Amino acid sequence: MGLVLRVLDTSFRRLSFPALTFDPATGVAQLPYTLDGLDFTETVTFPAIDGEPPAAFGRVLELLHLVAGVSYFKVGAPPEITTSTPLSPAAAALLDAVYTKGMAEYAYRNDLPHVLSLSVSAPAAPPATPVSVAGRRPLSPVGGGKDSIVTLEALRRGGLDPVPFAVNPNWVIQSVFAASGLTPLAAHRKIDPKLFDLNAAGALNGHIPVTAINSLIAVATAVLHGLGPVVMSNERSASDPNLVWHGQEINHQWSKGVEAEGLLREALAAQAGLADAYFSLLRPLSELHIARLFAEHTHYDEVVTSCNAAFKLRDASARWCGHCPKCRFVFLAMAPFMPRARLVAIFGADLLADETQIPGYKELLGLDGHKPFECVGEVEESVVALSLLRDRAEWADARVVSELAAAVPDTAWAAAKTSDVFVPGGTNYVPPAFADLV
Ligand SMILES: CC(=O)N[C@H]1[C@@H](OP(=O)(O)OP(=O)(O)OC[C@H]2O[C@@H](n3ccc(=O)[nH]c3=O)[C@H](O)[C@@H]2O)O[C@H](CO)[C@@H](O)[C@@H]1O[C@H](C)C(=O)N[C@@H](C)C(=O)N[C@@H](CCC(=O)O)C(=O)O
Ligand SMILES: Nc1ncnc2c1ncn2[C@@H]1O[C@H](COP(=O)(O)OP(=O)(O)OP(=O)(O)O)[C@@H](O)[C@H]1O
Repeated sequence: MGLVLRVLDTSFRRLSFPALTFDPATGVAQLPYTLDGLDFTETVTFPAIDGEPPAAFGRVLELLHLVAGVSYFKVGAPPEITTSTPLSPAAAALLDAVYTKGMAEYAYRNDLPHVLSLSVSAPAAPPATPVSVAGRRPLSPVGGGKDSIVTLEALRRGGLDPVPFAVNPNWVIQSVFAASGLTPLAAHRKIDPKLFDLNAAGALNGHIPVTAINSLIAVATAVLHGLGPVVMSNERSASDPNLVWHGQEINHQWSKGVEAEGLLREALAAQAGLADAYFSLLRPLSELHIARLFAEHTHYDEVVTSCNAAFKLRDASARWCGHCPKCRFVFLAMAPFMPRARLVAIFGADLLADETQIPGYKELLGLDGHKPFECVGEVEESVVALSLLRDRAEWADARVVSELAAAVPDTAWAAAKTSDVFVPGGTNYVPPAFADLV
């Protein structure tokens, strides 16, 4: 209780990073943090190897240590973040962005505008000479949802022999691994339990850029195991903000976006000498386009789960919770591309027959509020999906479809007609050898 009272009563000044340790025999990395006098340690266990890790592994681990500090930073939002790890300019740029743009939703929800202009202070290091990892087997992170299944299957179809990977795979991810028939790798991440006690007692809390953390754990694992690029499944719309606050974009999915991808690639090249070691195969595609590609793969129907509630550390839902923005969006996005009975079997419920879902769908269609703080596609994608459904006989009795169709204005239907949601586009870092896979 003493610790909790201290946290709630204190204005914190500084987050710092005592030296990390790594034991190659066990694969265990200990990542320590100090928030003024308050100490935390996060533990990441990598799939072990025989022998010593390559030098680049240590460099990636240093980046992971600094990035994963966001979970402890958010207890106090100190104005100073200081490390003695020398950073190349590209790594420093990544860190600044992670603690500002990656923490922007947290800043907005807790009304902490100073977070938007923080900077990480570190000694300077010269950039390393990058070496390509091209030609090695790709490591493909699996999140349990439709997107990473599409990537895994595209890599397999292209003859690239992917290795599926996850951090803390829960039973959903393990079932996807099993359905793929491929042999996976996994890493385990343990947040310092003190953090949960502080959260329970009312310490400052909020969203963190978790994809940046999972990505660095994936890259470190790939380096450790002599594998090739980490191939992510982050879509085009992940880059679009939810709202603007104090003149800055607030994006729930910032570390899934293309800016974070570019910064991470640059940091890996300059800090660890890893060129083209990380990219998202699905970056040029909309969520709707990915849903259409997913519909081709029926053998994941009993396991695929995109609902975030299934991934909570405590009290996770079994599969789709059926009442969050992500469930609503994915149901609508898949509906045009598969028979209704198949969709209802995947979700265990018919969301478009349930009138209580109408207010939530109105948000997704831009008829109410702002884009929800969730991993959902753009308003235009929802309107296009609805436009594909509204005249289908199979959905004629679905009250949600007819009510929403009546509420959407003519201007939105007109825009949907000329929409480019099925045309790949936007900035992406997909290397030429992978460009034709999706
Ligand atoms: C599963 C989920 O959506 N969790 C978000 C939720 O947290 P909640 O308390 O309901 O459950 P837990 O995830 O179990 O977290 C318990 C506490 O631990 C903190 N924490 C967790 C992971 C971590 O790396 N560091 C942490 O400090 C967490 O803050 C809780 O206090 O609400 C939280 C507050 O908004 C979110 O931060 C939780 O989000 C997780 C970190 C998470 O994994 N979320 C992904 C499903 C997610 O949101 N992905 C985004 C991409 C975001 C990105 O930029 O990478 C997406 O797919 O759109
Ligand atoms: N536990 C995890 N370990 C490693 N990578 C993960 C994990 N969870 C998600 N990812 C990766 O992070 C990225 C974003 O995750 P996201 O949840 O959007 O993808 P998904 O589960 O494949 O699909 P969906 O959007 O349908 O949920 C993807 O590349 C995914 O593979």
